[in-house]
Amino acid sequence: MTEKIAVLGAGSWGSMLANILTENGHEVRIWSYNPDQVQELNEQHTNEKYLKGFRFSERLRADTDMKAVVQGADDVLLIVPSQVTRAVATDLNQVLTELNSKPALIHGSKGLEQHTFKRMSEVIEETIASQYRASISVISGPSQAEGVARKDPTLVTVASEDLQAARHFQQLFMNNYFRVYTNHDIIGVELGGALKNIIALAAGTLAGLGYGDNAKAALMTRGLAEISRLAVSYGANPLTFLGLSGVGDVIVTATSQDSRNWRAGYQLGQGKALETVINNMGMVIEGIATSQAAYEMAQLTGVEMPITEAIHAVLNGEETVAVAIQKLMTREGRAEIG
Ligand SMILES: NC(=O)C1=CN([C@@H]2O[C@H](COP(=O)(O)OP(=O)(O)OC[C@H]3O[C@@H](n4cnc5c(N)ncnc54)[C@H](O)[C@@H]3O)[C@@H](O)[C@H]2O)C=CC1
Ligand SMILES: O=C(CO)COP(=O)(O)O
Repeated sequence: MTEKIAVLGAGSWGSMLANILTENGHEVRIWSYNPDQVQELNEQHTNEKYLKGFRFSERLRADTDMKAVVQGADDVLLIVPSQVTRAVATDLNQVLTELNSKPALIHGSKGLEQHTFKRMSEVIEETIASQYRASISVISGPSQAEGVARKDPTLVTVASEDLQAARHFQQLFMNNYFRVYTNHDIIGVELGGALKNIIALAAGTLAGLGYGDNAKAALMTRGLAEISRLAVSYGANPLTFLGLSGVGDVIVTATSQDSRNWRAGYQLGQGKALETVINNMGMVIEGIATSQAAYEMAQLTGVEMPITEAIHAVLNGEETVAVAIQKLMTREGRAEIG
């Protein structure tokens, strides 16, 4: 069945997901606050700053007017950087109030709100009045936008407390290059997607320093151990971390040169200053804010997160990368499991 879908956010992932939904036969409108980007998408069918060289479906229409985009939509996908999700959801709440409409909601952002440590579904739930929303779903998993643009076979998961909602979105997104699973564990899926960005930053840093495959494997394995430990303390199912939004997303972002987090880490490893790295990227590096949130969550809960602490110290200029690695390597010996 053809649905009307509003996508809020036209960065690399928002525009890529909007294109998938359009190719799947849905009527998709995408919102961006940037008029130049809207014009480029509508006239050239490109989004060069965010997805170099990719040509979008001519059926995908963009607009700067959120109300026009959301009007008549059966579904709304929010997909902006995590630290602005609350602001965009606040505008959406206003629009839904004016339209008196209750579309199905899903988001695809991978981060935690700073200071509150809230997951994005919690931020959206808090922001949209209850009469304008039912359950909130999340789409997550190992899915670099650039890989989807090349039609690499890509597998993701949609999580929701409401499995019917998850199945609804599974059907909307599925096609022969984009396969979608469902998962009931929204806490684990959202925390997996957010916290793996810390491991991706660290993996890029090791590569930038010239370290090799042993270091990469060590970091990915022990990184997964600590992010799942924190997530389980917040109610996640540990098995989720063996799945697409756990080990799957750690593999892609900690090894892919398409990953913004990996690329940021790589430049840090090569000795560039954090500010320079952020300015050069021009796209969101979620791991920076999320490592701060995870560091504070670990302090609060007493969960041991040595890699997160190390990344936090490096990003805050408290330690050099070399000192942080030495500290990690010379920690007291301990049992691997338990
Ligand atoms: N790029 C990718 O391959 C993937 C990204 N994600 C996640 O998707 C989320 C969005 O990421 P990207 O699309 O990559 O980001 P991006 O950096 O490519 O684009 C972000 C978009 O948000 C817009 N934006 C920024 N501040 C805004 C504000 N205050 N109000 C409204 N719009 C604003 C920008 O104009 C831009 O269009 C992130 O949480 C990311 O972790 C998830 C999977 C894959
Ligand atoms: O989450 C992603 C792929 O699954 C995208 O990661 P980056 O934001 O590091 O590019």
